Amino acid sequence: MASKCKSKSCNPGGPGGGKAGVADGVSPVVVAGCQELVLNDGHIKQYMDAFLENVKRGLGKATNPSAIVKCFPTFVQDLPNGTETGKFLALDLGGSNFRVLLVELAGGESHMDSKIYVIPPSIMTGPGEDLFDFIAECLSDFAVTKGVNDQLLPLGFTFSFPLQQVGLTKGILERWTKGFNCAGVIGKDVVKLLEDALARRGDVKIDVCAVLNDTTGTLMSCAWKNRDCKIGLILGTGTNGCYLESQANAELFDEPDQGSGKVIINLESGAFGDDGALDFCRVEYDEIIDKRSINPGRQKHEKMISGMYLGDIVRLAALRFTKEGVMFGGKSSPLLETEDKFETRYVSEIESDLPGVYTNAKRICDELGLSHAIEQDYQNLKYICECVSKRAADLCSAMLAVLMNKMGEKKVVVGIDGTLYRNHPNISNWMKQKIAQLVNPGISFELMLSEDGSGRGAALVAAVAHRVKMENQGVAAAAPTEEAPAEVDAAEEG
Ligand SMILES: Nc1ncnc2c1ncn2[C@@H]1O[C@H](COP(=O)(O)OP(=O)(O)OP(=O)(O)O)[C@@H](O)[C@H]1O
Repeated sequence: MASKCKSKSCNPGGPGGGKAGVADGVSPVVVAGCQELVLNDGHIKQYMDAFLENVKRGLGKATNPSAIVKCFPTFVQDLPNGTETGKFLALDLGGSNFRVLLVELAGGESHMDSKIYVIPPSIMTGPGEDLFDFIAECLSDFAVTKGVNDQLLPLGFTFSFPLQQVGLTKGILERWTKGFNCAGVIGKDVVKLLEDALARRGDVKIDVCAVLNDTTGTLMSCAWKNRDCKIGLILGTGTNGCYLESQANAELFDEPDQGSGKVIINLESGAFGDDGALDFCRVEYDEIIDKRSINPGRQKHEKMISGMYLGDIVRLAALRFTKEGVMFGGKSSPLLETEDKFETRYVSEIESDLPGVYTNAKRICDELGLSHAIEQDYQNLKYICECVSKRAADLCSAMLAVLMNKMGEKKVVVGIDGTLYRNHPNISNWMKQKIAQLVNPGISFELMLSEDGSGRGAALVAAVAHRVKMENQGVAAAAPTEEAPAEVDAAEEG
């Protein structure tokens, strides 16, 4: 685990990048105690070397079986070209909610209707058959509500868990993450499980054209808007990345070159560090969170970065300083002592308080039973939040810089999706600054917030597959396009 930083490049100013004033007013003991969360230049270099090495191991045929960052080829070789047309269904499973979408593409425009279904915790950790029956039931409900249950629509299935893809419509679950643990799914083809569940019902006609991860969906969705998009990143419940790699470097991908010479690689970067590669910058809080998780020893990178964990890292740090008598007058509360009660949205809210104003911090302390907090506590708490989220931003930046340097493209747009990235007040700016320091000269980049990576992206993968299939058959590429019903739960234009 991380030792106290002694190098010259250590950043005593904390998350502000050493600028004077950032830690002003914060208790010196808290600043010193948070130092282990601050990544210095040496840490970043060590991370970048290790991550590049991991990606190369994942891509290599001989090294992949023992690789930690699995670099699964997605079988997606063609980015959208804007001519995709028709009506498509998309499923999005990968977090606490399950979403069904009806996406209509026409002339570079998209229209989406969607409905969110909350997954009961009993389904998230119950038998796999129950999960797929639940998905089929939601899809049937949606198709009937939208009046498309009698049409054979192409469907893109976003399944955001580590999948070893064997084809565009065949993906074997490698392991569960993000709180899911359904029995009997690991090692099986999730498209087949979905088709079996649909067959058990027999009331909806679906043509599953593609299974993909939400990072791939995000990349595709953003590439549809901006052709320079070649990297996808998720910062939501979990974290993961994907990028467009030369087919020649993707040794696991044996398919014939379709002309693009490229394939999207789903990194499964959340697992980086599972072999100890990140121990040099992991701290006690990371260890506690990992040990008590439902997947100990797995997804160590994700556990330092994503929305499922950041709030609890802050809670553990605040609890430590309280026990040391430095915060909250040494008096904690039952909620501060309870895991996951400090939500990651609190981190965004506390960091959104303007300098010297602690409206959100006070409200959150009150909610957590810490109404005895004083202004010094709010200042300390905000500093802890900044250190934890800056560390996450730095790790993501270093990862993206490795990919950009490896790809060697002059201009790269990164499509990013996830509530953490979307709502956090600082992460986006911190990432822009840090990546600019880390990329090779001559590379320009842009971070692009995805409008709906997992929905439109899944439909686009299905649409591109449909277009390529039709082009190969010499048929105009159009899926069914009847009017969508007027009543919608959520409608977005893109
Ligand atoms: N205001 C906020 N600021 C930061 N994080 C937030 C905020 N609101 C919710 N979150 C976090 O965002 C996460 C959910 O993000 P999102 O809905 O993008 O993920 P998901 O689709 O469920 O899963 P994933 O995108 O990882 O596959 C939760 O972990 C939650 O703690």
